[in-house]
Amino acid sequence: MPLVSMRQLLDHAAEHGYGVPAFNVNNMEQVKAIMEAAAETDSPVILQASAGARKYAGEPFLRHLILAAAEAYPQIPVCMHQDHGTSPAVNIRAIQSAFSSVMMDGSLLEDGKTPSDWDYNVAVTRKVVDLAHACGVSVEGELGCLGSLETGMAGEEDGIGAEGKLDHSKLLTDPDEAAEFVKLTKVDALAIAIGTSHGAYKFTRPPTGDVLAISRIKEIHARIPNTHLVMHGSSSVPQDWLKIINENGGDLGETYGVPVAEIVEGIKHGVRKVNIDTDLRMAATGSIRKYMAENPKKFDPRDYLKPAMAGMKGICKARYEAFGTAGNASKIKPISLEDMANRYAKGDLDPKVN
Ligand SMILES: O=C(COP(=O)(O)O)[C@@H](O)[C@H](O)[C@H](O)COP(=O)(O)O
Repeated sequence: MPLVSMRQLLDHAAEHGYGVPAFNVNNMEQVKAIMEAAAETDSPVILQASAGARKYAGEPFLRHLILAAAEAYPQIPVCMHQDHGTSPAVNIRAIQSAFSSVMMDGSLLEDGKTPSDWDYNVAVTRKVVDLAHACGVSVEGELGCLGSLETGMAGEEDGIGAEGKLDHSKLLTDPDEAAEFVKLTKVDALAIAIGTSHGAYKFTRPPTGDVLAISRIKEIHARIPNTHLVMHGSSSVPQDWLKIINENGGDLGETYGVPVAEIVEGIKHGVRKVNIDTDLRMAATGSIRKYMAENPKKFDPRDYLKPAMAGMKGICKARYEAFGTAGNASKIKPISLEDMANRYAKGDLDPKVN
């Protein structure tokens, strides 16, 4: 099957009331684990590559790994998505190298750290939308900065994210601004800030509504009903994997993620794409630490990467099932990017704004 656009996958998800996890990929083991889980659950797939992944693996390896996934699992629709493109140039290069979906993260300046202003975000996002839609490629934008409502600290990570303390107006996406932003940019999907952040240290206690604003999703969805909402920083930080890591020489301390039940609540109110990276990192690390501790004489990487793949696959299957993604791959007939470009040109995919 050819690569499909994110817009096609998320329109199908919206029509049938489910969400699609978007897993970050950097290497063959992650790609295989995700694809095996998708094949076993009949789930459509979004594989996304971050700036960090580009630095680690390089664009040709990422592209060929994702193309290999599409070739090896021809029954599964696969979207190849650029995660957090920090400039139009990054996204244009991604389109040139066959990505079927891109993210223009204009909430930050090109350094990926400094919060931008409204005019900058609208201008760069609109520029990418015009170019991408002409190629049938979908675009995710971002409004608001990821960060903790508990501490006010921005979601600084090694890859991408603002730094320092931000006020609540930056850490929570405003529904009126979301409507205006979508009207001006025509993005297909919008990443919103509701108190989540990248990485393993999201919450110091199981989150409640004051630090994880799921209610905000409902307000935003009411204003932009056919723009797909995206939850970044949506790993659940599984407590069983945390325990395995800490029991086998790790030291992650006490920390909590976004409960799967809260994501499912978000899916009921317009969340269609759910970004997950940390959970797979934790499953891989826990599996490898445990294997190494129990098998001190082993040295073939295939021996410890096999349990790592099994651990990651377990997380992927659980998310495909919980988000309702399972059972939908076989119902999706791919629409070519050329056809998508024609639909954009005719205005068939324009956003509705209330
Ligand atoms: O939201 C994301 C992951 O959330 P998570 O940490 O799994 O809760 C992704 O969009 C991040 O962009 C990704 O994890 C960043 O990865 P690197 O830049 O470190 O590769």
